[in-house]
Amino acid sequence: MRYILTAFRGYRILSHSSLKGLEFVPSISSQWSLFRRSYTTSVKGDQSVKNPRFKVTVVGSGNWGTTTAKIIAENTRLNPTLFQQQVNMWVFEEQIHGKRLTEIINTEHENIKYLPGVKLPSNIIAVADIVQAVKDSNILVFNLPHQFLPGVCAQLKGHIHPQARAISCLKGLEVTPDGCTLLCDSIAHGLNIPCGALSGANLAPEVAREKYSETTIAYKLPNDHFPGDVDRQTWKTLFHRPYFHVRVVSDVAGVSLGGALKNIVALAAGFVEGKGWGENAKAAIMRRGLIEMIRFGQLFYKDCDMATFTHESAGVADLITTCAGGRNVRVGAEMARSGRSAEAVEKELLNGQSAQGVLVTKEVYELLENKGLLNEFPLFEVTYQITFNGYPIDKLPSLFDRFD
Ligand SMILES: NC(=O)c1ccc[n+]([C@@H]2O[C@H](COP(=O)([O-])OP(=O)(O)OC[C@H]3O[C@@H](n4cnc5c(N)ncnc54)[C@H](O)[C@@H]3O)[C@@H](O)[C@H]2O)c1
Ligand SMILES: O=P(O)(O)OC[C@H](O)CO
Repeated sequence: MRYILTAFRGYRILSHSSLKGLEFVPSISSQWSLFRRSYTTSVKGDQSVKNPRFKVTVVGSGNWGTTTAKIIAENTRLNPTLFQQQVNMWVFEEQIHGKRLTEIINTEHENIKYLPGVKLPSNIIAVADIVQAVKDSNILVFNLPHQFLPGVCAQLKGHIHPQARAISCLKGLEVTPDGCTLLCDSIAHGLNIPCGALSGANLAPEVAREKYSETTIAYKLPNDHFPGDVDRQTWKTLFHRPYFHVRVVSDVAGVSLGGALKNIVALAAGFVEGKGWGENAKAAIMRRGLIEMIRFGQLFYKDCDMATFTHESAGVADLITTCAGGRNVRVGAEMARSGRSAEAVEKELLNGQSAQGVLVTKEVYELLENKGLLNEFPLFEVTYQITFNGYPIDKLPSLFDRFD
């Protein structure tokens, strides 16, 4: 009986106004088959619990990687008919006080280096061998600093479940002087699997402590999707928690760009914070930054929905939270206070974590310079010049004057 009720409850969720009309709303016939499957399960024994459809691996175990593994492991426990309970988490192995980090996570259920002070569900299994970690997993959640993504994809090539589907929680871009690629597209092309994007106003230490926040997932069903394939509702069931509210949209480019570009703005917001210029100055940086984020989307991704930047957590909400309390703003502020390099400050402040804004600032600058577009992106250019060429932060307002 429980499963019959679940089936009808599922129908109500899928008909909810914010999701209505999207491609994942199942047809009456698929509702019927869901009902029939649930009914059969209830009378024949719980086969779906023994053989749930999806096995999940989180590829990455940093501050956000571990937090998303916690969210997912809570949800796989709550949805045993859909997901295998065990969630593998690939860990880039290191020794902490003479012990392997994987061993610490698996025995103490805490990632003492990258998410200290947060107990993890015991169904998270830390795995150091990346091929072993993804074995038989048909849902892959990528979550690591973007400089490591190419190496990780190279190791995974040829070892992925043939029907795997992925989501990228990374905030960055793959940029060459000629153009840029969304990280979810790099994963999709590199591994030949569909990949969406998750991004939002999500400072990991807050989410990990179950403080309320929102996020945005963008996913498009692949053309060759099959019955029982991962769809938008699957992603929502995997990530939505009472403290972590998920909205699912289809604008993969907007969601990805919001997460990547806000990191440049956060670095600049850190500069004015470190100088003690106050909240008005920070608001000016954020205003300029938002305009440039939207402009970048318009120039490089014609299908990008500009409303994503204003309406979704992955847009302006992430910009606000990042500029208030993220690692990039802390790095920028300390650079301004101490006059030291981004690299030195990152090393001192972050204990192995990464401020992605430093790398993205450089990559985006090189792209814009090569395309002759720097005049349209004064904040991005000035942030680069301060970070990499020693331009004095005090000159920041007059540098903007050049463009106004
Ligand atoms: N931390 C947050 O609050 C937060 C929130 C939302 C999104 N993000 C984004 O999520 C992504 C992952 O960030 P994070 O906070 O989990 O990572 P992090 O900054 O904590 O990075 C550390 C991770 O990198 C790994 N690492 C170090 N060297 C490596 C190597 N050579 N190869 C592979 N891995 C290596 C470490 O083992 C560790 O797991 C980033 O794109 C970030 O922008 C972070
Ligand atoms: O700590 P940051 O600056 O990497 O930002 C973390 C998240 O992206 C905020 O949403």
